[in-house]
Amino acid sequence: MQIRFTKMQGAGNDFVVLDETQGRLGLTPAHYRFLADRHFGVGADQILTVRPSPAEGIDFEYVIHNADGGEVEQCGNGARCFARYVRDKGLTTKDTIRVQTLAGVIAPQLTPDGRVTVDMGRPEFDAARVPFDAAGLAPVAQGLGQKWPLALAGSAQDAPVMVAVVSMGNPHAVQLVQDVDTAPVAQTGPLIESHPRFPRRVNAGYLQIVDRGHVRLRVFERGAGETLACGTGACAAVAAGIRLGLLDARVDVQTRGGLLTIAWSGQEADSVFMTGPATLVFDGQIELPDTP
Ligand SMILES: N[C@@H](CCC[C@H](N)C(=O)O)C(=O)O
Repeated sequence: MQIRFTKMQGAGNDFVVLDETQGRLGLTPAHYRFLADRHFGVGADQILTVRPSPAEGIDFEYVIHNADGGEVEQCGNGARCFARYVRDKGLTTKDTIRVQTLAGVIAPQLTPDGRVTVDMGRPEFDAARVPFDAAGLAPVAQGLGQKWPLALAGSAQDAPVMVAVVSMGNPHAVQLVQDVDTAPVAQTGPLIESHPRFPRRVNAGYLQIVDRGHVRLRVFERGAGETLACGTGACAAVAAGIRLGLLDARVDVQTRGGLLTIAWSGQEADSVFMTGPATLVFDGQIELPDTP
């Protein structure tokens, strides 16, 4: 079967975008893995699929698959690319688009400077809801936040890693580091991603605080490995940093692929807002292999 796709990127987090507004393509996890493959397929961190409105008052549904083929709840950079895609492809004329994701309804807004701002919903710090199995662990309190000790079996370091656990619809474990350039992302990222205390696995964030309004961030993503940027990771890291008393309400996040700006009041009931770029790279078509 031959399919059309669009390649997009947001701060270097790259996507294959599929249009299912006129009907389902019927792809399997193996197809998503093939599309994400950088040698045999197109190459992407995630596959985004755009579907028609599932309900009154909602404009579209968009579905997210990681490079490993698994469907996931949320994707921040993807949300911005989704909004740019539906506008550039003439699927809507709206500036603010209400879209159903597995994690709930979010509202990307196209701004006059070409970037996209997304209301990403409220951060969830309750360990059980992240989900994080905190049984028998004693958190360290800091500001209004908490850091949990995470023992990493198979890691060169003896001391547990201290992580703030946050859900932005998808799970994140954020640790503070002195310098993201020397942080052991490749070594500890996979251990944290698959740590047994995270029953749905987790995205592992490494946060360097530059000052109260500027941070640097790397994220080892669940189901994709380290990416050049992770939008929900930026939201989770800044929300955690604000709760720990380390950051102000508006923070520029420098990732390896670009700059994201995150704003959050610090009130648990309030949404986190993310602003950043979203770029259409090229359109293409590809023959899918006969995979189950
Ligand atoms: N790159 C995304 C997050 C994609 C999903 C993530 N890997 C997960 O499994 O939760 C972003 O920009 O938020």
